[in-house]
Parts: sequence; C-alpha cells; structure tokens
Amino acid sequence: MSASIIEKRIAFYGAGSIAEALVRGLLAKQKAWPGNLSLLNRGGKSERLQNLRTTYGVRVSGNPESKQRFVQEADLIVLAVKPVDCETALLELKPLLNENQMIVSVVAGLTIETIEGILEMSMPVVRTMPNTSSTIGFGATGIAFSERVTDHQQQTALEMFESIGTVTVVEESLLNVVTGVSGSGPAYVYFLMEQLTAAGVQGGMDEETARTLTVQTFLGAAQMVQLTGEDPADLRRKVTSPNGTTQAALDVLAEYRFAEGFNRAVLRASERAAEMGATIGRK
Ligand SMILES: NC(=O)C1=CN([C@@H]2O[C@H](COP(=O)(O)OP(=O)(O)OC[C@H]3O[C@@H](n4cnc5c(N)ncnc54)[C@H](O)[C@@H]3O)[C@@H](O)[C@H]2O)C=CC1
Ligand SMILES: O=C(O)[C@@H]1CCC=N1
Repeated sequence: MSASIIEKRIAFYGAGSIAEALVRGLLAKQKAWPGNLSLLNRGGKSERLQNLRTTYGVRVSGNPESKQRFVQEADLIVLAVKPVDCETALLELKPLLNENQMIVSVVAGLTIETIEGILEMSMPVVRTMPNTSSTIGFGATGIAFSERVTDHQQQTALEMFESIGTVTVVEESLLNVVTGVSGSGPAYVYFLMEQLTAAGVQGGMDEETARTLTVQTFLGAAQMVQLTGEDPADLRRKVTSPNGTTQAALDVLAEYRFAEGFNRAVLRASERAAEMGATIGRK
C-alpha cells in the first residue's frame, strides 16, 4: 500500500478552526484533492459546513448517516473536536472503524491510552499537536505514534504534517509541553503583537503604521533567528545598547517580572492540557 498522503481519503471529525487550518494548508500545498477530504461536524445543514464546501470544494456533512459513510470510506480519521466532546465522538466512531484505518488526534491532552481505552480496539493511533499556522504552511507540529502504527503509516502521517510546516517526533509524554509551547504559542505571539501595536497608537501613531511596524518587527526577528542560526539571547544583546532605549524597556519588563510570568503561563498551558486529557473517558 502506498504511503503517500495525496492518495489518502481523510475524514476530519470536527470541522472547527484547526481542521480548517489543516485542510487549507494541505490543499494550498497540493498534498490532497478536495474530493478526498471530508469535514464532518455535529448538527445538520450548518452554514459553516456550506461555507467550507464552497470555499475548499471538500465534502462536508453534519448528518449522522453520511458522516458514517465518510468515516467508513476514510483511510485516516483526524479527531479534531474539543476535549470535552472527545468521548462522545470516539464512541460514535467506534462501530465505524476498522484496523486498516488510522486515527490522527490533534486534541490537546488526549492520550493514546485513553483513545485505545474508549475504542476498545487496537487501532493505529497518531497523537499530534499542530498549530494554526499550518494554514499557510508554517505550522509547527509535535507528533507521537502508538505501537500499532506501521513504518508506512508513520511516513503518511509525517508527510501530512511536513507538507504544512515542520514536524518534530517526540515522546508522547512531551506532547503537553509541545501544546504549551507551539500549540498555544501563536496566541502568545499575537498577544505581544497586539500590545506592541497598541503602544505605538498610544504614542501617537495611526493604527496602520503601528501594525505595519509591528508585523515587520516580528517577521524580521523570527527570520534573523532562522537565517543567522544565532541564539535569540545573542541577537537580543546586539539590539541592547548599554544604558540605551532597549535596556530601559527590558528593565521595565523585569520590574513587572515578565519572564517569570511568561514562563508560568507556558507551563500552565501544559498543565491545562494534562488536566483536560485526564477528564476524558472518566465520566
Ligand atoms: N485551535 C487551535 O489552535 C488548536 C486546536 N487543537 C485541538 O483541536 C481540537 C479542536 O479545536 P478547535 O478546532 O479550535 O475547536 P472548534 O470548536 O473550532 O472545533 C471543534 C468542532 O468539533 C465539532 N464537534 C463536536 N462534537 C462533534 C461530534 N461528535 N461529531 C462531529 N463534530 C463534532 C464542533 O461542532 C466544532 O465545529 C481541540 O481538541 C484542540 O485541543 C490543537 C492544536 C491547535
Ligand atoms: O486552546 C486550546 O486548548 C487549543 C490547544 C492548542 C491551541 N488551542
């Protein structure tokens, strides 16, 4: 059997933000045919599903019968519902699955053991933590495989996520930390961008000018790290003239214990992933 992702039929169980990000990324990179992708949601003819069909040309369904058919026909089932909806979703999937298919979960905190426990069958399970930048091919995904995943299936899953960004294979126990760092990470970056723009506006700039300067600053800084290979701490020191403006700003951040707060925030996200995961299947 071919490992190539383009030949696979993929059913996304849950048609929310991350499912759309993955679909858009795969289609943009021509790693999937729209006719091989189905986006399945709860509820009948929702406006969201119709929009997804119109925008991407994919198959969509919120109707239990056609949802079942799309799942049964699929090679890969991407579980993309909120943690709170996982148990119900897995119980709906259970009678429809066979061992030649592969489950690819993107759910924060949900362990391979919990998935296997709810399904009560030995399916190949891939646990991942992508992020929404996958939409534009700049995703960062952490990935771990259950013992049942064959080498071929690993290649298929890796190809899927490599086509929309970088992929890092990790021990499953690290995936909650991956969630804190890169799964939730884009939100921290957007938050910083919001603050930088707002400060520019407060200083007297118009919104557009502040936003243009902010976006280019983030793009430039990320590219500097990637293209020079230099340590961010060294690059930071090069911006920071002794007793200059940057030092003055960093002193204020230290006064507000920004580093400590930020570190706590990321670790709290990881903890939260574990907490959410622990509630699944314990009803
Ligand atoms: N949004 C993000 O940046 C990321 C999210 N994730 C994970 O992806 C999962 C989904 O997150 P989002 O896309 O943000 O959520 P979302 O709320 O946008 O989408 C979830 C979708 O699942 C549907 N759904 C719920 N129960 C269902 C069922 N039984 N059958 C079919 N569809 C059902 C809902 O109607 C909703 O459209 C979460 O578990 C989250 O941890 C992972 C990485 C990044
Ligand atoms: O906020 C959340 O729970 C999800 C997981 C990673 C990003 N969004």
